[in-house]
Amino acid sequence: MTAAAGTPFDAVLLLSFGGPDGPDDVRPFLENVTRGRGVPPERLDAVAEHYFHFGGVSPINALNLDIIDRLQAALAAAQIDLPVFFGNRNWHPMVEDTVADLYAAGHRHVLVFPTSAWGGYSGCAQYHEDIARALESLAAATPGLADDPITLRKLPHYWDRPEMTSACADAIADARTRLPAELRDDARLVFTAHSIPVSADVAAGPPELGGHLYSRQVTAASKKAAAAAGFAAHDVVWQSRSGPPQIPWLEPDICDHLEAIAADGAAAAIVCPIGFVSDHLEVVWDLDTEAVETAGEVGIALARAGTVGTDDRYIDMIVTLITDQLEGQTTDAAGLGCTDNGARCAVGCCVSQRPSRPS
Ligand SMILES: CC1=C(CCC(=O)O)c2cc3nc(cc4[nH]c(cc5[nH]c(cc1n2)c(C)c5CCC(=O)O)c(CCC(=O)O)c4C)C(CCC(=O)O)=C3C
Ligand SMILES: [Fe+2]
Repeated sequence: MTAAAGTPFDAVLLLSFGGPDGPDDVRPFLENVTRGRGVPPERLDAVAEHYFHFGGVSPINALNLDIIDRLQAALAAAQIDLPVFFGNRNWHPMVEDTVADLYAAGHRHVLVFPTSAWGGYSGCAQYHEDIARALESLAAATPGLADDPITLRKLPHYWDRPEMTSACADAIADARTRLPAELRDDARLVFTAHSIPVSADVAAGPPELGGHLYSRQVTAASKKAAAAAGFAAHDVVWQSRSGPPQIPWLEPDICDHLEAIAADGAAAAIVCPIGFVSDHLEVVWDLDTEAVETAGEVGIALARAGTVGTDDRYIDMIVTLITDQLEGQTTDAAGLGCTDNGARCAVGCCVSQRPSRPS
């Protein structure tokens, strides 16, 4: 259901992935992430080790709290009086608890800002599922909910916003200055995003284009950022795959790609983690540790570009998404990924076609 134009939104919820805050959290966190997803136990053991390498603490929660602080300040500066709450899919504060808090505090029209810029199941639909689950939990605890309902509206995909492109281009330019001067001109520009199963990539997106919404968005965002940074050529690769080896995921993998370009004569690469908004574990381990190691082995100088979440343009973009809604933008006009209360997106977004029976 679409709320009426001019809905008086009264709070913002930053909805994220979550990550462990200490060693005892690592296992239960990973169990939350992978429940029912067929991730092999060996992979879980390996990923647990990555977290233990950092004392069992993911950087993601602190980074999200920093985004919230800066967003709260930017809203105040724009004279927008909305409190910003924090909730996660996989670790505390869990979205179910935060939505209960929002409701108890009297909020009834909440804008949900997801820390994923993308479409597809992992980037969009799963955030809708989080919202729906939190509402189910609230309904179970709140007998009168139907008479005094709450609306949670997820904001749209934002990978293509100009603030994202310019922040990313500047991060690439900054990374380039960290390469040895004689290697800067010929450095390869390599964009990377989280790999997903090919079947998941096919399952979400415009049916006439055969799905592939997520990989098309990553490819298009990379093209924009490369052009803005003044690069004539670039590559798009994937990282952090986790399924069993016999199931195809998006390829090539970043480390295989570094080997391939080294064999091709490349001496330097700028690696831009365009798929993520902050330097969380997939960035500080899979890139700053593993990819850096591979680059060393194959003799390539590597500079990793920063993520956009620390750039104030990211905060400005969130304020714009919020302002558009305060001015009465409808879910349809907002763009792909924007629905109320966990409703599924339009055909061409998180699904490539409707099932033949209504669900
Ligand atoms: C598209 C995408 C994004 C970007 C969009 C978004 O940002 O939402 C993303 C972000 C993230 N992924 C993260 C961590 C993990 N992802 C896993 C597993 C998976 N990710 C997948 C996809 C994505 N993931 C998929 C298809 C799986 C397979 C299992 C499943 O279908 O669910 C696993 C399980 C172990 C493993 O197999 O690696 C972990 C620990 C963290 C937090 C890092 C921290 O703690 O700092 C973040 C931000
Ligand atoms: Fe979607």
